[in-house]
Amino acid sequence: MSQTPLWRIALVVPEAHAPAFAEAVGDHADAVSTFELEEGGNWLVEATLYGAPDEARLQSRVAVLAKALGIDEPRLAIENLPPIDWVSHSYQGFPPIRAGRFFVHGSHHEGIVPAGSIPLLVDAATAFGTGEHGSTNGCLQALDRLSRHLKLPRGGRRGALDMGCGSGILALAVAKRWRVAVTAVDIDPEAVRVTRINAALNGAKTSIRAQGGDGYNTRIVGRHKPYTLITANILARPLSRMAPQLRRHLKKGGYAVLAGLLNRQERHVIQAHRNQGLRLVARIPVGEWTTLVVKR
Ligand SMILES: C[S@@+](CC[C@H](N)C(=O)[O-])C[C@H]1O[C@@H](n2cnc3c(N)ncnc32)[C@H](O)[C@@H]1O
Repeated sequence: MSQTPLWRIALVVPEAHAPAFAEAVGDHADAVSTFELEEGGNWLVEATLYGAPDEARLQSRVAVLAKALGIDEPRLAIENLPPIDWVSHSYQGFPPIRAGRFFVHGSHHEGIVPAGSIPLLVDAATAFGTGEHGSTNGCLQALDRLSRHLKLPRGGRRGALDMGCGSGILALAVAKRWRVAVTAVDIDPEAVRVTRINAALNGAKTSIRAQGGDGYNTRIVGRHKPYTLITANILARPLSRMAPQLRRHLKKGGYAVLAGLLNRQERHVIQAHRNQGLRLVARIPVGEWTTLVVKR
């Protein structure tokens, strides 16, 4: 059995200090994310890395930073995550991808789906979205985390909207994780076609309603607003431009998962959403891409 020696590092700090600790811990990890735990209160800084961390150096880095900021040293949790038996997964073509509890695989995958995971069968074909891209991966991680506390209304289509659905991967993730109906929209008719195929492949034909259209002007989008959850993996500029419309389509207390922006573009996108009264509650960088979660 081949083992994936994946480690998790976590610590809880006040909101104002989360970026500094994320940077410090990130220097010792392969990926780092920050999540709001309480409104205006503590944030979780969570990092993962392959191979055991140098605990002494990490501890000392955190201690030095806490001292410099004049706060108590946060408790550092370091754990080795359960190994995955990848050998038992036979696959060709693009390998299965894990993002949070989601396990994304193509129809060529004949191996085992890991216990406890949520399988998403995606044959992307001619539309974007197999889960391997940092932006999609970050969105899936965000959805997994949101699903721990966010309830979506059952019945009707007011629960969730996937703007720029591509292969339909995010709509599928929401439909399967929450068991709700999802409205999915894409400006590209080919993406709409692929989303419908993927919905059928996953037994979600009746839960996902895919339609062609340009952003929030699409008729079906307006018909079912406001939404409790909106996913939009588009690009930094359209995201910023659409921020006022996003706000109008998002229910009070609802969340939006935004992606398609490079790390260096995040400040601009955050500001565009802050201007609409939408609060940043998580940021998940994956490689050069960042996923943001905002709350109305
Ligand atoms: C980066 S892909 C994301 C696909 C998938 N949601 C994912 O997360 O992997 C962006 C998608 O947004 C679509 N798109 C771009 N501008 C749009 C607009 N104004 N309205 C609707 N869809 C749009 C593109 O056609 C493309 O399929």
